[in-house]
Amino acid sequence: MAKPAEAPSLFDLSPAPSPAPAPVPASEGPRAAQGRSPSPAPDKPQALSSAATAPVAAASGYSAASIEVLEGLEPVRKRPGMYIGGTDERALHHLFAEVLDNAMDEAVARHAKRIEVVLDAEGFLSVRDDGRGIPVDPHPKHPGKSALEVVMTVLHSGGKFSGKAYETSGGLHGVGVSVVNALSERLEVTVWRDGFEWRQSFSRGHVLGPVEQVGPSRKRGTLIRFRPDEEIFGVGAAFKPARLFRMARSKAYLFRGVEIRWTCAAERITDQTPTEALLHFPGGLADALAERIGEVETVTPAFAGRVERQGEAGAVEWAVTWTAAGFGEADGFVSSYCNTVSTPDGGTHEAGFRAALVKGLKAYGELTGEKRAGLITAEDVIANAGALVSVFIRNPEFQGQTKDRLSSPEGQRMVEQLLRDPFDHWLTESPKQANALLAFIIERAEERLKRRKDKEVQRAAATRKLRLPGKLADCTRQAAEGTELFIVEGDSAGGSAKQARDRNTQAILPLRGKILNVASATADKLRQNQELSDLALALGVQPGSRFRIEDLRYERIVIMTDADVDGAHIAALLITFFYRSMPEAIRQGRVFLALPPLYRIQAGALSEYARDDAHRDELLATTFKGKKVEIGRFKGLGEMMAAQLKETTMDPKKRTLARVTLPASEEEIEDLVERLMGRKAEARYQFIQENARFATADLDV
Ligand SMILES: Nc1ncnc2c1ncn2[C@@H]1O[C@H](COP(=O)(O)OP(=O)(O)OP(=O)(O)O)[C@@H](O)[C@H]1O
Ligand SMILES: [Mg+2]
Ligand SMILES: [Mg+2]
Repeated sequence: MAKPAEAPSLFDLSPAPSPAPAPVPASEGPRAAQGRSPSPAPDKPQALSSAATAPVAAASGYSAASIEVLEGLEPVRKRPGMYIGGTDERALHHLFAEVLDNAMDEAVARHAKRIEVVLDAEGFLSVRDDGRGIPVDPHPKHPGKSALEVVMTVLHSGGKFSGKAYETSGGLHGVGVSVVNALSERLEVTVWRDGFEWRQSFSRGHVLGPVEQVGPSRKRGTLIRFRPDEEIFGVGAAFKPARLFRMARSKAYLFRGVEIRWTCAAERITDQTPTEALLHFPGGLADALAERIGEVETVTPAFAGRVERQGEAGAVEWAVTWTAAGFGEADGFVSSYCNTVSTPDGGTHEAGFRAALVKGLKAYGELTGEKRAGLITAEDVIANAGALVSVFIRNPEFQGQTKDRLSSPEGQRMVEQLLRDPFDHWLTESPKQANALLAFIIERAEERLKRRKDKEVQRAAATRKLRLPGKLADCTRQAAEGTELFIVEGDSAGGSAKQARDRNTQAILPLRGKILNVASATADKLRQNQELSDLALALGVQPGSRFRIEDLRYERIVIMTDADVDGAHIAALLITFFYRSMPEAIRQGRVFLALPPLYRIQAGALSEYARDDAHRDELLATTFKGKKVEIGRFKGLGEMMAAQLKETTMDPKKRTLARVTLPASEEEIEDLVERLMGRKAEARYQFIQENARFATADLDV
């Protein structure tokens, strides 16, 4: 016996609240309901909003009046992202999750057994359970409103805060269904309880009328029927049957005690989704895993089970197996849930699960004398696992209203604890499968270590390529062909050389300080020498056994030092360095000595440069014979003007380079090193002079 709209509502029947405000007639619609929101009580703050503050406010336009307090469900419509993570398809489907979660909470609390989900042709989604029904009696703190209306229109209202009405619920904020209400163009609630059927309707969060007693009924439960608001989700936004079906099915797997009936209007379906299905899985997660992995060949049969905590509410259920073949596009997956709420970003329960598996496997390795089990990390255990983990705990803490991640510390503790014994038993009970699993995981660990090593080598190579020493003035040409690196002694010479060079093909690396006496240095010392390691960096090579000639970033390496004893010493050290750490570069004729002049001889407009004393004498006896000459001696490269340096030493068209070559025999090489590194600098200088001269005659570049 249905009552007409203006029939007495619950409040007229109830003796409790007096005087109850007159119920708003349904016909007045949402505006009327909005108008009912109480205006702020004028008390103390009034004194502040006087003339004193007015000028300031006028100047900035930002005053107390700018601070808004959003009433009722307004904040949800203004900032849906805060409550459902956005307004996209995922957010849209989150509305279903909220409503389904509430029905599941009734089921998990053992008050409901059956949930019906219906998507109809008009796009309305209905979720009905046979639980206790949302209370419809007047709410003690909200005179004139039923608990139902409070639950639907007031944020942070709910029966799951104290743990009295629900033990381990997915709901905990008292926000979920009110948010759905706020974001629905229309939402209708039907409640069956206390021998009656009750109904109340809403639009965009506003009541369309008071809760009505529709008529007597012996049924129990709650039905929420709603259609998301296109103003929020965009025109044409609609539920996707496949997605709803998947969500409903995974819920059914999570709680064996529930049966979910699925119905979808055929015209809404565009794929394989069934129009009707009965979702009931007494096998729980073990069944879910079996379905998810399909035909994939696994290392062991699944390790699955369910354990309840003793003494207090709490349980964990899991199913896990491993494969080398990968599950679909991923190597592995972990899907976790808390109180049947999916936690795609994991959280403490997943951490506890991983920890339990690692510890169990390591302990088993110890037990069986498999030392390599020590290498195992959580990553090795989980990377190729297909795992489902579901926990039930009191007062869970999640990150945000969409509950993507569980943050209760208890999650980790409980899962780790409850899983320990079952996993130990599972391993020791069947050594064959335990050994197979351990071997498989150790293999993963070893692969990981190898990958890391390879990566380190790669990274080192990459840095060498990318990170050139700061003091290198590189040439612009990228390819080695036609390029030269001038190794210059000191910063001032480096400065002149930088000005004198052809930027396109000539790079300058100034070396500061004394380089090591490399003939006697150990390999380690060599590596530690900053100047030499910069040199290797600039060249793009690794000195020693890892040297590869094709890494050389330049076609020619030119040692350019002052034409004096110190310069000769440094040149000798460098040649020795090349000889010892990259002889192939010398063997292939890639190392040269620049031959800067020592003198400038001038007679009127005529001027020439002389490399050394002999050359000077020769020029004096020929070109400048009988002329009144002026002879200048260069103290170092840094003293030369850039143009002079270019002309005499660096310009490929005019300069002369001496190629450094290796003597033919081993003894001669030893002798060469001996002489290069000999104590007497003068002898070394002479050696270089001689050899340079020899090379010059031999080779013009
Ligand atoms: N299907 C239902 N059966 C019984 N009571 C319900 C049902 N749906 C909602 N409720 C009641 O309404 C309250 C508010 O629901 P709502 O979804 O807004 O918040 P919540 O579930 O408590 O927390 P959360 O914001 O985390 O979902 C619930 O706490 C519960 O008391
Ligand atoms: Mg909820
Ligand atoms: Mg609420």
